[in-house]
Amino acid sequence: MILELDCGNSFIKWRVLESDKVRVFAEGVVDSDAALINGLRSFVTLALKHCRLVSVRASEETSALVAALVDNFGIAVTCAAPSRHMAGVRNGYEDFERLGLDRWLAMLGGFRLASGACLILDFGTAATADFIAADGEHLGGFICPGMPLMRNQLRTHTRKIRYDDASAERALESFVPGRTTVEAVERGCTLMLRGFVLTQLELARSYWGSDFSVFLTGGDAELISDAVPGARLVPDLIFIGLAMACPLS
Ligand SMILES: Nc1ncnc2c1ncn2[C@@H]1O[C@H](COP(=O)(O)OP(=O)(O)O)[C@@H](O)[C@H]1O
Ligand SMILES: CC(C)(COP(=O)(O)O)[C@@H](O)C(=O)NCCC(=O)O
Ligand SMILES: [K+]
Repeated sequence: MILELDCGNSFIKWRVLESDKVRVFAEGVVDSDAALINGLRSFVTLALKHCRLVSVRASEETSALVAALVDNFGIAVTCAAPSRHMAGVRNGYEDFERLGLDRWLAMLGGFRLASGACLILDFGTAATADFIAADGEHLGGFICPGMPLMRNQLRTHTRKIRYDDASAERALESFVPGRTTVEAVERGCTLMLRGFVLTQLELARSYWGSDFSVFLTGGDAELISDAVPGARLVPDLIFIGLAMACPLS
């Protein structure tokens, strides 16, 4: 079995593939290394052979997680690394190593699925957009705060915006103007993200007309998916790219 990890700034997304590398044995989202290790240890029939991971965390944090995985499961761990080009995609950053590895892997996965020009939108702690032309050239992208950051900034920098997670979820049942604080904030931040997306679509159209694919991924992708009817919601896009960047023979 293969353990796959996507270590974002807020959560670790994990899944375990059967040895055929296709079927999913188990998957989940956790908020700490300890929760990951304990969760995995609870599977009696787990038989891990390898782990591949991508991390946008500090290298010390990533090394600590790798050490814990080696200690607990005795597996070899492969970490995705930056690259100038791979699988037909050319990294467009001036300094290719500075491009977030989660963005890079989502781009590899998206370009493979699209086999043409594509716009990749990832809604995690940050929201990101990346543009890849039909010839595989990455034109660059945009980064802005995602839902968790926008909402937390409002909560921590105002005196009177306070609400719990359950009411936040209920607030998103509609997008009419809010009549409570939680509705006003949750809907307002979601509309900011939708506005971001519409701007990216306009730019993509100016480059490629209607000849491009749009991919949505990340924990909050569903919040904006109905704003982009033609887009493909691919929650495991980073894992698709991870398998490409870290093939296991
Ligand atoms: N099953 C889930 N577990 C945790 N967070 C989730 C889940 N589904 C959606 N989310 C939302 O996804 C966002 C985090 O997205 P994610 O892609 O995990 O971020 P990051 O990669 O930056 O850690 C949060 O706003 C969170 O509320
Ligand atoms: C932009 C990001 C913070 C997104 O991280 P996430 O929201 O997925 O946790 C991450 O890709 C990152 O740290 N990138 C490095 C900076 C850059 O891509 O320019
Ligand atoms: K991410």
